[in-house]
Amino acid sequence: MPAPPIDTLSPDHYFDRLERWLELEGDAERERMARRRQIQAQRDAEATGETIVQLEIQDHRTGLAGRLLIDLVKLSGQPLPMNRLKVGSPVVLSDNDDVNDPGVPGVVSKRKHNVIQVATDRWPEASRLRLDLSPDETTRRRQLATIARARMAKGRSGILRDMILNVRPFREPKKTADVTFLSQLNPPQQAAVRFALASPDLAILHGPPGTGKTTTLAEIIYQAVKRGQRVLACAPSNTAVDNLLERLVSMLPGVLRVGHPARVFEALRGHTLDELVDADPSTDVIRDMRREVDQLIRAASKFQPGREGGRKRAQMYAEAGQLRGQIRALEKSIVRHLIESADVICTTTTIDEDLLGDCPFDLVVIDEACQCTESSVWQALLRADQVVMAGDHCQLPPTVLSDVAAREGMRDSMMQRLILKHGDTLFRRLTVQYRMHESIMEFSSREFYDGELIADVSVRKHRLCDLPDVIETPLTSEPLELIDTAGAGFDEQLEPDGESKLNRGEAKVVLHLVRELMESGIKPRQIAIIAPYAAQVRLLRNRLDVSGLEVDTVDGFQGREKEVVIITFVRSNTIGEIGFLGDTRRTNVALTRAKRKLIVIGDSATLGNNAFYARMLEYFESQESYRSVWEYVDVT
Ligand SMILES: Nc1ncnc2c1ncn2[C@@H]1O[C@H](COP(=O)(O)OP(=O)(O)OP(=O)(O)O)[C@@H](O)[C@H]1O
Repeated sequence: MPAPPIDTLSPDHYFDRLERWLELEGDAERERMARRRQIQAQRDAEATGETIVQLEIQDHRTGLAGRLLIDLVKLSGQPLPMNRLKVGSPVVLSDNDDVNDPGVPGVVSKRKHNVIQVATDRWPEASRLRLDLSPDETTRRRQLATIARARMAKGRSGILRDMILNVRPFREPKKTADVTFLSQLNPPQQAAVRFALASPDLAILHGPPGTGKTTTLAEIIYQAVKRGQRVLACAPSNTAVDNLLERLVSMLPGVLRVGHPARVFEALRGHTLDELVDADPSTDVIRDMRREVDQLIRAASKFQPGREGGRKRAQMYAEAGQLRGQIRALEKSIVRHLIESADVICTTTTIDEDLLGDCPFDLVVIDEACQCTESSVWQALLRADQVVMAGDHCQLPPTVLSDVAAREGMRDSMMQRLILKHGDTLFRRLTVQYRMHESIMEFSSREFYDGELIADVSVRKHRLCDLPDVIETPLTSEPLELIDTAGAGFDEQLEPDGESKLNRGEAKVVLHLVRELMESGIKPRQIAIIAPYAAQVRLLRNRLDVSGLEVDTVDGFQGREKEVVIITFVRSNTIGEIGFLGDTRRTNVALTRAKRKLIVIGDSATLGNNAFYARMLEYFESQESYRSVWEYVDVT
């Protein structure tokens, strides 16, 4: 029997469900890691994107709270392979040559072209190391502890919990005084800011692609601070937190970034907790104390074992231990002071409670809330008096590995659930977009946004050939193009030794188009190629060694934009099977990344069996942008 929808459950059963999902997800993550650790060959291990082998330590230093920050590079001196180890990803650092080495746990704290930095509490034993994405036990532990607290919450947290879980109604928005906006906002953005400020409990901001969701959220936070409120601004990924932080620092002084920034911007650096602790005058004392600890440990190691030596050594270690304790206490008080004096704290939704303590906030803002599972937002919610969530439930949902948990609803975010339940009593939609030519926008607008999107005049008619140094050709002057491969024999294939799919025929068309675009004056960095399947991404990356040109899966492009986007849909088979292209939210993300030109390559005979794709094909035809691959004589 299917599990009842989460929205129908009592609070107790709701939290039981979240706990069950966390367990299922933990099992799925552990299983995947175990399978990956068994892959021995370097090429295959690294092809997963979740492992980097043959690493050595290049450098190390001590960071906040005594964490070790270890810089790792390839033994070969080569750049790191393409990988999905992002800043904030939990990892295990282990012996490269021993699959049974449990290794030491850590978190990616920085990454560059050829160096990846890991923050850890322990020194790894081996000298040749491998790095594996690991099950996120810390986050899961924190979420489970939060669920226990949420069940028992009293006062304001208890009231908000009951509203979110349908036990009590949300209150109506209050009347607000007139707002003097800092940013130049369009009318729907202004309405969204007013609505958020007036909603006493929870407000949702629905931001379709390119509609200025981040701009609007930053204004809400600015207005809240101006009214004397303290704000916690969070998002599920470090990159999304940094995007918001980047806006905020140009608007407000008291903004503090806690955690590991994914982007190292000069303007942002002075706002990170690590840097501010480092700059605090009392940190000089800490540095002296650290030196003393090092000296004590070095001196202790010189004593020979034996009665007298052993006693002296133990004494010195004890002294070093005491000093370490003092260092931690001093650091803690500096951190506390910095956190208490900030107006806005920016962090991921996985909140480090050791750093943040139990401090509550007048306003909690959760950006990209549609990429958060239900269980991942409670840490932030329990600190809130008032909540604003922002996101787009018509784009990618959170990543969930467990199929069982996904089937039961773990991939549906709280924001989506609340929108479906409460409709526009709880949300406002932004409708003016600043990215796409109106023909690129229109199909997505009709399918996902009730036809409400409007292209701002600054982008409505913009074309590739309006860019400097780009010549006018049919390819650069029309915004849309669909290349139908039906009947060309471009069959999909399973990647050798893999589970992912590729399509060599479509790849050939992509290469042809890239060449033609570059010959017209488009720069590689202005082009993105999106494939839903990792195998097609790998195939294209191998064939297209052009610096600056990006080839990635849909997930790698959420939140981003390019002047021209080529999508290769890959699926082409006789039974009309489209697999996970059936999740049209993924396709919506792909279709809405292009500013001036969108080119879609697909097999209408396969895609057209699905009603959504049949409408997409029809739309391209109605725009006179439909071409058969037979027109490209040289690629068939
Ligand atoms: N009212 C406005 N007037 C002019 N430009 C605007 C306005 N609002 C947003 N923009 C511009 O639109 C672009 C997208 O804005 P922003 O990054 O805030 O959007 P977003 O909705 O967060 O994007 P995404 O789709 O990636 O989530 C930016 O270049 C921003 O400067």
